[in-house]
Amino acid sequence: MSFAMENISIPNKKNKIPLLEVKQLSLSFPQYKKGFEESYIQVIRDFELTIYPGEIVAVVGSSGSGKSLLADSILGILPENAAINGTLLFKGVALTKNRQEQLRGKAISLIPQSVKALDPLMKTGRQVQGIIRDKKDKKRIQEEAFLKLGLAPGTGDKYPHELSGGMARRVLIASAMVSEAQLIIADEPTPGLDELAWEETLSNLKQLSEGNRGIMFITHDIQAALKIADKIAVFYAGETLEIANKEDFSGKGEVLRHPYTKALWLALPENDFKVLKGNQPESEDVFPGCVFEPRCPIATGLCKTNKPDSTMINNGITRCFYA
Ligand SMILES: Nc1ncnc2c1ncn2[C@@H]1O[C@H](COP(=O)(O)OP(=O)(O)OP(=O)(O)O)[C@@H](O)[C@H]1O
Ligand code: NI
Repeated sequence: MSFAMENISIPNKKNKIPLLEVKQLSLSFPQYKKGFEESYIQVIRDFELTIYPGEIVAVVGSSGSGKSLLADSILGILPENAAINGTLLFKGVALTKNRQEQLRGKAISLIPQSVKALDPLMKTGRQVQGIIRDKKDKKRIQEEAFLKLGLAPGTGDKYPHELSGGMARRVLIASAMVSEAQLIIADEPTPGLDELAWEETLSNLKQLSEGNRGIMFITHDIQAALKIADKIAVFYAGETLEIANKEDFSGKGEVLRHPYTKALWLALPENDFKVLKGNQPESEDVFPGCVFEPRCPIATGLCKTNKPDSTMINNGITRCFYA
């Protein structure tokens, strides 16, 4: 374990207390092999992230990189057998199990990956009203939120199965909008949407960040991240390889700090469409060196044997010996 990250956070909002700070978060699961010998598979390693009020921070990573488990770690809804290490702070105060329980669904709210999270037996309007604290104005607040999100009047009188997938997703976003949440974690809110629905969902998320809310936007879609996020954390095999500012993604990616981030950027259709060969390692694979070394165009012997610490360069963070 290294402590290099301890005092590093991107100082762009100097005088504000961060909403969320994640420091050196590691997560593993016990795995039983033949002969009852216990071992662990590590799914998140030394993860760090800071979110300030009013900020949208995207966590971008491919399938299986550990994004949903990261969300579950913050919410305190990990499976029983998960072993978690590191520091989680909400508004500067430790997020203990008790505090997570108190804040979950209130100050910290999740927009779940699946619209199945809606109650199939309750009209959508009532579901959203159930979240509103104000006793008198529930109906008005719910209707205003639906209107703001482009849901036609009367949508609140429908059951989830009467709505399209896109509408159901907007109901989930409305739930976050009417809540007292200060931090919203949106887990893959744009999967399989057509262009129009994709644009709409992103602008809805942007609306959510108004009023000084912080948003953690979990996605595998770097284009979606670039459209609305202020900062982008690039997640790979359970590690943050880079935290970059939106502006760093330009040109041929000269300002980007990590070869993987550059590869993601250059793979976009508007750039070179250059696809990076190979796959992300499985969580069972143990690496003494950099997790990206097997696919890295600039790796050397050092990268095979040593793990690079996080370093801060140009107001961003990276984990590469050659940044
Ligand atoms: N309870 C568990 N026990 C052991 N391993 C697990 C457990 N839950 C998840 N994993 C493993 O942890 C890794 C990360 O899973 P996670 O669901 O967080 O990925 P993700 O980035 O959200 O993927 P996706 O984009 O597909 O939603 C995967 O390799 C998964 O197999
Ligand atoms: Ni996921």
